[in-house]
Amino acid sequence: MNTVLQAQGLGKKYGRRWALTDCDLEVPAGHVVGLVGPNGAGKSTLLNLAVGMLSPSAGTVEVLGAPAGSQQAKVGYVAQDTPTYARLSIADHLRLGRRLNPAWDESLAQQRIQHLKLDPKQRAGKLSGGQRAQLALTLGLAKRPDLLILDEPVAALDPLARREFLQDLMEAVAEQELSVVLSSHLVSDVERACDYVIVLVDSRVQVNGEIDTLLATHYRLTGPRRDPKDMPRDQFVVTASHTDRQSTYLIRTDQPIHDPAWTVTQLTLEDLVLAYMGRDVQPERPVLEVQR
Ligand SMILES: Nc1ncnc2c1ncn2[C@@H]1O[C@H](COP(=O)(O)OP(=O)(O)OP(=O)(O)O)[C@@H](O)[C@H]1O
Repeated sequence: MNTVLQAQGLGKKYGRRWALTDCDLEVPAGHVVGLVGPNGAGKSTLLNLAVGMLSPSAGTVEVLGAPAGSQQAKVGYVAQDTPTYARLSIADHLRLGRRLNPAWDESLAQQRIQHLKLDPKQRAGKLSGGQRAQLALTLGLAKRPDLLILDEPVAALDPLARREFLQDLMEAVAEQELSVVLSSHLVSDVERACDYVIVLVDSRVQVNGEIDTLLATHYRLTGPRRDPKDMPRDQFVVTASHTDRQSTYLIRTDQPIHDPAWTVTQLTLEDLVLAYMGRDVQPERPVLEVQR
């Protein structure tokens, strides 16, 4: 299995409004993918399409090489509001998980519940938001899926629990053949746990690819004021800002930068994500992908 998520011309419309448009993606297996973007960008819509909870209004989406929604046993999904059954206890949830999932890993589930110091007899309705999120995440991991899709999994967790959870995820990816796609507002979480990123803004994928590759091909150029039309053709301008005398460009290029007029600096992931998030969306421009 080489591709966990493949979308072609994927779009979703609610009524007359497009929540996702022209989405082309090919996410290779074996990555922890961070899906980032502002509120309302279309992240949950994309994840719901990937698990088959929504059907596309345009285009196609395949997961693990088959139409989305057709391989329930191999795909784990934890929705944004980490749904659990309020009246059922934690032990009941694990029992359900065992019954419903052919590859259920009972010892992993038990270990996590113990480690989290949760009482198996406690009803889910009496758990805190963060504890409920941990329960939902435990169910997702113990299902032993090939692909785990998490919609803002750590939003309700305290910083320590968040760090531990992301650590657990990375270990699970290293130990089993697990791929993960998670949405998050926090670039620091993506930086810590993910090696692949998708930036979604205004219903469009702005950039996606392996983080190392993206960081190696994006630069900040600062120097004497220069008109954008005088920039070399092999430098894709992500953002530009100017004062009377100075220009600052954030560019993407595969070529070395030899121009001595520029001071060239590397970007952090946060710089990169914020640049794409803050950039005017120009639908006529090509969507960028990392060519491998
Ligand atoms: N069921 C729905 N009916 C109508 N519009 C919807 C529905 N669900 C989402 N939308 C709209 O689609 C757009 C994308 O929403 P989506 O929930 O996918 O964004 P998101 O990136 O996950 O946002 P957030 O970070 O706030 O969770 C938004 O404008 C939202 O208002």
